[in-house]
Amino acid sequence: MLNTLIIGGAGYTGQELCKLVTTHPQLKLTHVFASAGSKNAGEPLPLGITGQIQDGHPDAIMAAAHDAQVILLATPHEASAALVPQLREHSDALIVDLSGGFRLEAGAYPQWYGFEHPAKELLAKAVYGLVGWNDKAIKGSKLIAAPGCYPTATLLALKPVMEAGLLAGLPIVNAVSGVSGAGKSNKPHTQFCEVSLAPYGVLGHRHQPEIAQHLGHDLVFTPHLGAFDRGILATITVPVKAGTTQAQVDALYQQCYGQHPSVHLSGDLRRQAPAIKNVANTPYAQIGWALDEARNLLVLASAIDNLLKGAASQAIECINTHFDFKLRPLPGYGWEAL
Ligand SMILES: NC(=O)C1=CN([C@@H]2O[C@H](COP(=O)(O)OP(=O)(O)OC[C@H]3O[C@@H](n4cnc5c(N)ncnc54)[C@H](OP(=O)(O)O)[C@@H]3O)[C@@H](O)[C@H]2O)C=CC1
Ligand SMILES: CC(=O)N[C@@H](CCC(=O)OP(=O)(O)O)C(=O)O
Repeated sequence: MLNTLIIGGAGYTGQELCKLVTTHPQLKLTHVFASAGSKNAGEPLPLGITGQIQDGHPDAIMAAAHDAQVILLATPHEASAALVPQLREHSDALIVDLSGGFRLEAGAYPQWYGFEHPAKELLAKAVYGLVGWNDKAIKGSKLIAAPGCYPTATLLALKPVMEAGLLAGLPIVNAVSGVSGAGKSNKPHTQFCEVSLAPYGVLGHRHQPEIAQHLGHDLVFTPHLGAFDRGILATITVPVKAGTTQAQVDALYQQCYGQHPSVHLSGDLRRQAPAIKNVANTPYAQIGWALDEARNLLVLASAIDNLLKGAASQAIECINTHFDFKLRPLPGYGWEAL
Protein backbone atom coordinates (compact mmCIF):
# COMPACT_ATOMS: atom_id res chain seq x y z
CA MET A 1 0.00 0.00 0.00
CA LEU A 2 1.29 3.46 -0.89
CA ASN A 3 1.09 6.12 1.82
CA THR A 4 -0.98 8.91 0.30
CA LEU A 5 -1.48 12.44 1.54
CA ILE A 6 -3.95 15.02 0.31
CA ILE A 7 -3.37 18.76 0.59
CA GLY A 8 -6.45 20.95 0.12
CA GLY A 9 -8.59 18.12 1.46
CA ALA A 10 -11.46 20.28 2.74
CA GLY A 11 -12.26 21.65 -0.72
CA TYR A 12 -14.60 20.15 -3.30
CA THR A 13 -12.03 18.13 -5.22
CA GLY A 14 -10.09 17.29 -2.04
CA GLN A 15 -13.20 15.66 -0.55
CA GLU A 16 -13.65 13.58 -3.70
CA LEU A 17 -9.99 12.54 -3.51
CA CYS A 18 -10.54 11.30 0.06
CA LYS A 19 -13.28 8.94 -1.16
CA LEU A 20 -11.33 7.75 -4.20
CA VAL A 21 -8.15 7.07 -2.20
CA THR A 22 -9.95 5.30 0.65
CA THR A 23 -11.62 2.86 -1.77
CA HIS A 24 -8.41 2.24 -3.75
CA PRO A 25 -6.82 -1.19 -3.25
CA GLN A 26 -3.22 0.08 -3.50
CA LEU A 27 -3.44 3.43 -1.67
CA LYS A 28 -3.55 4.17 2.06
CA LEU A 29 -4.87 7.59 3.08
CA THR A 30 -2.44 8.78 5.76
CA HIS A 31 -3.03 12.56 6.03
CA VAL A 32 -5.56 15.12 4.81
CA PHE A 33 -4.51 18.77 5.18
CA ALA A 34 -6.40 22.04 4.86
CA SER A 35 -4.53 25.38 4.73
CA ALA A 36 -2.39 26.64 7.63
CA GLY A 37 -4.61 28.01 10.41
CA SER A 38 -7.71 26.73 8.61
CA LYS A 39 -11.11 26.76 10.26
CA ASN A 40 -11.58 23.36 8.62
CA ALA A 41 -8.87 21.71 10.76
CA GLY A 42 -10.50 19.15 13.05
CA GLU A 43 -13.49 18.62 10.76
CA PRO A 44 -14.31 14.95 10.04
CA LEU A 45 -13.43 13.35 6.72
CA PRO A 46 -16.32 12.55 4.32
CA LEU A 47 -19.00 10.25 5.72
CA GLY A 48 -17.75 6.74 6.37
CA ILE A 49 -14.04 7.61 6.42
CA THR A 50 -12.31 7.60 9.81
CA GLY A 51 -10.13 10.59 10.63
CA GLN A 52 -9.99 14.36 10.61
CA ILE A 53 -8.76 17.15 8.42
CA GLN A 54 -5.46 18.47 9.77
CA ASP A 55 -4.12 21.99 9.96
CA GLY A 56 -1.81 22.51 6.99
CA HIS A 57 1.08 24.13 8.81
CA PRO A 58 4.09 23.73 6.48
CA ASP A 59 6.07 21.77 9.13
CA ALA A 60 3.25 19.25 9.49
CA ILE A 61 2.86 18.87 5.72
CA MET A 62 6.59 18.40 5.14
CA ALA A 63 6.89 15.84 7.98
CA ALA A 64 4.02 13.84 6.47
CA ALA A 65 5.46 14.20 2.96
CA HIS A 66 8.66 12.54 4.12
CA ASP A 67 6.83 9.23 4.62
CA ALA A 68 4.49 9.50 1.62
CA GLN A 69 4.75 7.68 -1.70
CA VAL A 70 1.91 9.69 -3.25
CA ILE A 71 1.03 13.36 -2.69
CA LEU A 72 -2.15 14.88 -4.12
CA LEU A 73 -2.54 18.65 -4.24
CA ALA A 74 -6.08 20.04 -4.48
CA THR A 75 -4.95 23.58 -3.75
CA PRO A 76 -5.20 26.93 -5.59
CA HIS A 77 -2.81 27.38 -8.54
CA GLU A 78 -0.32 29.70 -6.87
CA ALA A 79 -0.33 27.65 -3.64
CA SER A 80 0.52 24.50 -5.65
CA ALA A 81 3.27 26.28 -7.56
CA ALA A 82 4.84 27.31 -4.23
CA LEU A 83 4.26 23.99 -2.42
CA VAL A 84 5.61 21.55 -5.01
CA PRO A 85 9.28 22.67 -4.78
CA GLN A 86 9.12 22.49 -0.95
CA LEU A 87 7.53 19.04 -1.10
CA ARG A 88 10.17 17.86 -3.55
CA GLU A 89 12.91 18.87 -1.09
CA HIS A 90 11.34 16.62 1.55
CA SER A 91 9.97 13.76 -0.50
CA ASP A 92 10.59 11.56 -3.49
CA ALA A 93 6.85 10.79 -3.76
CA LEU A 94 4.77 10.88 -6.93
CA ILE A 95 3.12 14.32 -6.89
CA VAL A 96 -0.17 14.83 -8.72
CA ASP A 97 -1.32 18.45 -8.77
CA LEU A 98 -4.96 19.16 -9.60
CA SER A 99 -4.39 22.90 -10.05
CA GLY A 100 -3.23 24.80 -13.10
CA GLY A 101 0.13 25.44 -11.41
CA PHE A 102 2.08 23.01 -13.62
CA ARG A 103 0.08 22.77 -16.85
CA LEU A 104 1.47 25.54 -19.07
CA GLU A 105 4.84 26.73 -20.29
CA ALA A 106 6.55 29.10 -17.83
CA GLY A 107 6.14 32.17 -20.04
CA ALA A 108 2.35 31.83 -20.00
CA TYR A 109 1.90 32.19 -16.22
CA PRO A 110 2.03 35.99 -15.82
CA GLN A 111 -0.62 36.52 -18.50
CA TRP A 112 -2.99 33.68 -17.67
CA TYR A 113 -2.48 33.12 -13.94
CA GLY A 114 -1.19 36.52 -12.81
CA PHE A 115 2.08 35.28 -11.27
CA GLU A 116 5.64 34.59 -12.30
CA HIS A 117 6.17 30.84 -11.94
CA PRO A 118 8.36 30.19 -8.87
CA ALA A 119 9.61 26.71 -9.90
CA LYS A 120 10.50 26.81 -13.59
CA GLU A 121 12.86 23.81 -13.46
CA LEU A 122 10.19 21.60 -11.92
CA LEU A 123 7.60 23.01 -14.30
CA ALA A 124 9.76 21.90 -17.21
CA LYS A 125 9.74 18.34 -15.80
CA ALA A 126 5.98 18.22 -15.14
CA VAL A 127 3.87 16.14 -17.52
CA TYR A 128 0.24 16.62 -18.50
CA GLY A 129 -2.00 13.94 -17.02
CA LEU A 130 -4.47 13.42 -19.83
CA VAL A 131 -4.95 9.71 -19.26
CA GLY A 132 -5.14 7.65 -22.43
CA TRP A 133 -3.20 10.24 -24.44
CA ASN A 134 -0.05 10.92 -22.44
CA ASP A 135 0.46 7.61 -20.66
CA LYS A 136 4.14 7.11 -21.52
CA ALA A 137 5.03 10.51 -20.03
CA ILE A 138 2.78 9.86 -16.99
CA LYS A 139 4.62 6.58 -16.34
CA GLY A 140 7.99 8.32 -16.57
CA SER A 141 7.50 11.43 -14.41
CA LYS A 142 7.14 12.02 -10.67
CA LEU A 143 5.29 15.31 -11.19
CA ILE A 144 1.95 15.15 -12.97
CA ALA A 145 -0.31 18.11 -13.71
CA ALA A 146 -3.87 16.80 -13.82
CA PRO A 147 -5.75 18.59 -16.63
CA GLY A 148 -8.42 21.22 -15.92
CA CYS A 149 -12.07 20.28 -16.10
CA TYR A 150 -12.97 22.04 -19.36
CA PRO A 151 -9.70 20.90 -20.99
CA THR A 152 -10.47 17.28 -20.03
CA ALA A 153 -13.92 17.36 -21.63
CA THR A 154 -12.63 19.20 -24.70
CA LEU A 155 -9.38 17.33 -25.30
CA LEU A 156 -10.94 13.88 -24.88
CA ALA A 157 -13.39 14.78 -27.65
CA LEU A 158 -10.94 16.56 -29.97
CA LYS A 159 -7.79 14.46 -29.67
CA PRO A 160 -8.96 11.62 -31.95
CA VAL A 161 -9.74 14.06 -34.79
CA MET A 162 -6.47 15.95 -34.30
CA GLU A 163 -4.29 12.84 -34.08
CA ALA A 164 -5.96 11.30 -37.15
CA GLY A 165 -5.07 14.44 -39.14
CA LEU A 166 -8.72 15.26 -39.90
CA LEU A 167 -8.77 18.76 -38.39
CA ALA A 168 -9.13 21.41 -41.09
CA GLY A 169 -9.84 24.66 -39.23
CA LEU A 170 -10.53 26.31 -35.90
CA PRO A 171 -12.59 24.16 -33.48
CA ILE A 172 -15.31 26.20 -31.75
CA VAL A 173 -15.90 24.96 -28.19
CA ASN A 174 -18.95 25.99 -26.16
CA ALA A 175 -18.98 24.45 -22.71
CA VAL A 176 -21.30 24.72 -19.71
CA SER A 177 -20.14 23.99 -16.17
CA GLY A 178 -21.91 23.53 -12.88
CA VAL A 179 -21.04 25.91 -10.05
CA SER A 180 -18.76 23.49 -8.14
CA GLY A 181 -16.22 24.18 -10.89
CA ALA A 182 -15.48 27.45 -9.13
CA GLY A 183 -14.51 25.73 -5.85
CA LYS A 184 -15.93 25.91 -2.35
CA SER A 185 -14.93 29.39 -1.25
CA ASN A 186 -17.55 32.10 -1.35
CA LYS A 187 -17.53 34.21 -4.55
CA PRO A 188 -20.15 36.85 -5.43
CA HIS A 189 -20.79 35.50 -8.95
CA THR A 190 -21.42 31.94 -7.73
CA GLN A 191 -24.09 32.82 -5.17
CA PHE A 192 -27.48 31.15 -5.65
CA CYS A 193 -29.33 34.29 -6.76
CA GLU A 194 -26.58 35.38 -9.14
CA VAL A 195 -26.10 32.24 -11.23
CA SER A 196 -28.04 32.18 -14.48
CA LEU A 197 -26.84 30.41 -17.64
CA ALA A 198 -24.41 32.84 -19.26
CA PRO A 199 -20.99 32.89 -20.92
CA TYR A 200 -17.99 34.17 -19.00
CA GLY A 201 -14.27 34.54 -19.64
CA VAL A 202 -15.09 35.23 -23.30
CA LEU A 203 -11.91 35.26 -25.44
CA GLY A 204 -9.86 35.35 -22.25
CA HIS A 205 -10.25 32.15 -20.22
CA ARG A 206 -7.03 30.44 -19.08
CA HIS A 207 -8.24 27.09 -20.38
CA GLN A 208 -7.92 28.32 -23.98
CA PRO A 209 -4.08 28.26 -23.89
CA GLU A 210 -4.15 25.00 -21.91
CA ILE A 211 -6.28 23.24 -24.49
CA ALA A 212 -4.36 24.79 -27.40
CA GLN A 213 -0.99 23.76 -25.94
CA HIS A 214 -2.03 20.17 -25.33
CA LEU A 215 -4.06 19.80 -28.52
CA GLY A 216 -1.36 21.37 -30.68
CA HIS A 217 -3.91 23.60 -32.43
CA ASP A 218 -5.61 26.93 -31.82
CA LEU A 219 -9.33 27.03 -30.99
CA VAL A 220 -12.11 29.30 -29.76
CA PHE A 221 -13.22 28.38 -26.23
CA THR A 222 -16.27 29.89 -24.54
CA PRO A 223 -17.22 28.64 -21.07
CA HIS A 224 -20.66 29.14 -19.52
CA LEU A 225 -21.82 28.91 -15.93
CA GLY A 226 -25.06 27.00 -15.41
CA ALA A 227 -27.38 26.86 -12.41
CA PHE A 228 -26.56 23.29 -11.39
CA ASP A 229 -24.04 21.88 -8.96
CA ARG A 230 -21.75 19.61 -10.95
CA GLY A 231 -20.95 18.46 -14.48
CA ILE A 232 -19.67 19.89 -17.75
CA LEU A 233 -21.08 19.57 -21.24
CA ALA A 234 -18.83 20.73 -24.09
CA THR A 235 -20.29 21.01 -27.59
CA ILE A 236 -17.62 21.45 -30.24
CA THR A 237 -17.94 22.33 -33.92
CA VAL A 238 -14.95 21.17 -35.95
CA PRO A 239 -14.16 21.80 -39.63
CA VAL A 240 -12.79 18.52 -41.00
CA LYS A 241 -10.98 17.52 -44.17
CA ALA A 242 -13.10 17.20 -47.31
CA GLY A 243 -14.09 13.60 -47.94
CA THR A 244 -14.27 12.59 -44.26
CA THR A 245 -17.12 10.12 -43.78
CA GLN A 246 -19.37 9.31 -40.83
CA ALA A 247 -18.20 5.68 -41.00
CA GLN A 248 -14.58 6.85 -40.74
CA VAL A 249 -15.39 8.97 -37.67
CA ASP A 250 -17.35 6.09 -36.08
CA ALA A 251 -14.34 3.79 -36.53
CA LEU A 252 -11.94 6.44 -35.20
CA TYR A 253 -13.78 6.92 -31.90
CA GLN A 254 -14.26 3.17 -31.47
CA GLN A 255 -10.55 2.66 -32.03
CA CYS A 256 -9.58 5.38 -29.52
CA TYR A 257 -12.09 4.66 -26.79
CA GLY A 258 -13.75 1.29 -27.44
CA GLN A 259 -11.72 -0.33 -24.63
CA HIS A 260 -11.11 2.77 -22.47
CA PRO A 261 -11.89 2.23 -18.75
CA SER A 262 -13.46 5.66 -18.18
CA VAL A 263 -14.52 7.05 -21.57
CA HIS A 264 -17.88 5.86 -22.90
CA LEU A 265 -19.21 6.49 -26.38
CA SER A 266 -22.81 7.41 -27.11
CA GLY A 267 -22.35 7.33 -30.90
CA ASP A 268 -24.25 9.47 -33.39
CA LEU A 269 -25.57 12.64 -31.70
CA ARG A 270 -28.66 12.57 -33.89
CA ARG A 271 -29.76 9.39 -32.12
CA GLN A 272 -28.41 9.88 -28.59
CA ALA A 273 -26.49 12.73 -26.97
CA PRO A 274 -24.12 12.76 -23.99
CA ALA A 275 -25.77 14.41 -21.01
CA ILE A 276 -24.66 15.68 -17.64
CA LYS A 277 -27.24 13.48 -15.86
CA ASN A 278 -25.43 10.42 -17.27
CA VAL A 279 -22.04 11.36 -15.86
CA ALA A 280 -22.64 13.52 -12.75
CA ASN A 281 -21.20 11.80 -9.66
CA THR A 282 -19.38 9.28 -11.85
CA PRO A 283 -15.74 9.06 -12.97
CA TYR A 284 -16.74 8.71 -16.64
CA ALA A 285 -16.68 10.83 -19.77
CA GLN A 286 -19.39 10.34 -22.39
CA ILE A 287 -18.64 11.38 -25.97
CA GLY A 288 -20.80 11.55 -29.09
CA TRP A 289 -20.40 12.95 -32.62
CA ALA A 290 -22.26 13.74 -35.82
CA LEU A 291 -20.75 14.58 -39.20
CA ASP A 292 -22.29 16.78 -41.89
CA GLU A 293 -20.56 15.09 -44.83
CA ALA A 294 -21.72 17.72 -47.33
CA ARG A 295 -20.29 20.65 -45.36
CA ASN A 296 -17.29 18.84 -43.79
CA LEU A 297 -18.40 19.86 -40.31
CA LEU A 298 -18.16 17.56 -37.32
CA VAL A 299 -20.11 18.26 -34.13
CA LEU A 300 -18.77 16.65 -30.95
CA ALA A 301 -20.36 16.55 -27.51
CA SER A 302 -18.51 15.56 -24.36
CA ALA A 303 -19.93 15.29 -20.84
CA ILE A 304 -17.98 14.77 -17.61
CA ASP A 305 -18.30 15.41 -13.89
CA ASN A 306 -15.96 18.36 -13.31
CA LEU A 307 -14.97 17.19 -9.82
CA LEU A 308 -14.31 13.57 -10.85
CA LYS A 309 -13.18 12.93 -14.44
CA GLY A 310 -12.39 16.66 -14.65
CA ALA A 311 -10.27 16.56 -11.48
CA ALA A 312 -10.12 13.90 -8.72
CA SER A 313 -10.80 10.60 -10.50
CA GLN A 314 -8.53 11.52 -13.41
CA ALA A 315 -5.81 12.35 -10.84
CA ILE A 316 -6.17 8.82 -9.42
CA GLU A 317 -6.13 7.40 -12.95
CA CYS A 318 -2.79 9.20 -13.34
CA ILE A 319 -1.54 7.29 -10.27
CA ASN A 320 -2.85 4.02 -11.74
CA THR A 321 -1.09 4.74 -15.02
CA HIS A 322 2.17 5.78 -13.34
CA PHE A 323 2.38 2.65 -11.15
CA ASP A 324 0.75 0.38 -13.75
CA PHE A 325 -2.18 -0.48 -11.47
CA LYS A 326 -4.61 -2.14 -13.87
CA LEU A 327 -7.82 -0.77 -12.43
CA ARG A 328 -11.04 0.65 -13.76
CA PRO A 329 -13.07 3.22 -11.78
CA LEU A 330 -16.51 2.05 -10.68
CA PRO A 331 -19.45 4.39 -10.26
CA GLY A 332 -19.69 5.21 -6.58
CA TYR A 333 -15.94 5.62 -5.91
CA GLY A 334 -14.77 1.97 -6.06
CA TRP A 335 -12.10 0.41 -8.26
CA GLU A 336 -12.09 -3.01 -9.97
CA ALA A 337 -9.41 -5.02 -11.72
CA LEU A 338 -9.28 -4.57 -15.48
N1 LIG B 1 -13.62 22.50 -8.82
C1 LIG B 1 -13.33 21.92 -9.98
O1 LIG B 1 -14.22 21.50 -10.74
C2 LIG B 1 -11.92 21.75 -10.39
C3 LIG B 1 -10.88 22.29 -9.68
N2 LIG B 1 -9.59 22.15 -10.13
C4 LIG B 1 -8.48 22.74 -9.40
O2 LIG B 1 -8.24 21.97 -8.23
C5 LIG B 1 -7.82 22.81 -7.16
C6 LIG B 1 -8.80 22.65 -6.00
O3 LIG B 1 -10.08 23.04 -6.46
P1 LIG B 1 -11.37 22.98 -5.52
O4 LIG B 1 -11.39 21.73 -4.75
O5 LIG B 1 -12.51 23.31 -6.40
O6 LIG B 1 -11.05 24.21 -4.56
P2 LIG B 1 -11.71 24.60 -3.16
O7 LIG B 1 -11.70 26.07 -3.12
O8 LIG B 1 -13.00 23.90 -2.98
O9 LIG B 1 -10.66 24.04 -2.11
C7 LIG B 1 -9.33 24.48 -2.06
C8 LIG B 1 -8.61 23.87 -0.86
O10 LIG B 1 -7.26 24.33 -0.87
C9 LIG B 1 -6.90 24.68 0.45
N3 LIG B 1 -5.83 25.68 0.41
C10 LIG B 1 -5.90 26.96 -0.02
N4 LIG B 1 -4.70 27.55 0.06
C11 LIG B 1 -3.85 26.62 0.59
C12 LIG B 1 -2.48 26.62 0.92
N5 LIG B 1 -1.73 27.72 0.74
N6 LIG B 1 -1.94 25.51 1.45
C13 LIG B 1 -2.68 24.41 1.65
N7 LIG B 1 -4.00 24.33 1.32
C14 LIG B 1 -4.57 25.44 0.81
C15 LIG B 1 -8.19 25.19 1.07
O11 LIG B 1 -8.04 25.10 2.45
P3 LIG B 1 -9.14 25.61 3.52
O12 LIG B 1 -10.14 24.52 3.55
O13 LIG B 1 -8.37 25.76 4.77
O14 LIG B 1 -9.69 26.90 2.97
C16 LIG B 1 -9.20 24.21 0.47
O15 LIG B 1 -9.25 23.03 1.21
C17 LIG B 1 -7.79 24.24 -7.72
O16 LIG B 1 -6.51 24.55 -8.16
C18 LIG B 1 -8.74 24.16 -8.92
O17 LIG B 1 -8.42 25.11 -9.88
C19 LIG B 1 -9.28 21.37 -11.21
C20 LIG B 1 -10.28 20.79 -11.94
C21 LIG B 1 -11.67 20.95 -11.60
C1 LIG C 1 -17.30 27.10 -13.17
C2 LIG C 1 -15.90 27.59 -12.98
O1 LIG C 1 -15.67 28.65 -12.41
N1 LIG C 1 -14.92 26.80 -13.43
C3 LIG C 1 -13.54 27.14 -13.29
C4 LIG C 1 -12.68 26.04 -13.87
C5 LIG C 1 -12.29 24.98 -12.88
C6 LIG C 1 -11.20 24.03 -13.37
O2 LIG C 1 -11.14 23.04 -13.94
O3 LIG C 1 -10.11 24.22 -13.41
P1 LIG C 1 -8.71 24.73 -13.05
O4 LIG C 1 -8.03 23.66 -12.31
O5 LIG C 1 -8.02 25.03 -14.31
O6 LIG C 1 -8.98 25.91 -12.21
C7 LIG C 1 -13.19 28.45 -14.00
O7 LIG C 1 -13.78 28.77 -15.02
O8 LIG C 1 -12.23 29.08 -13.57
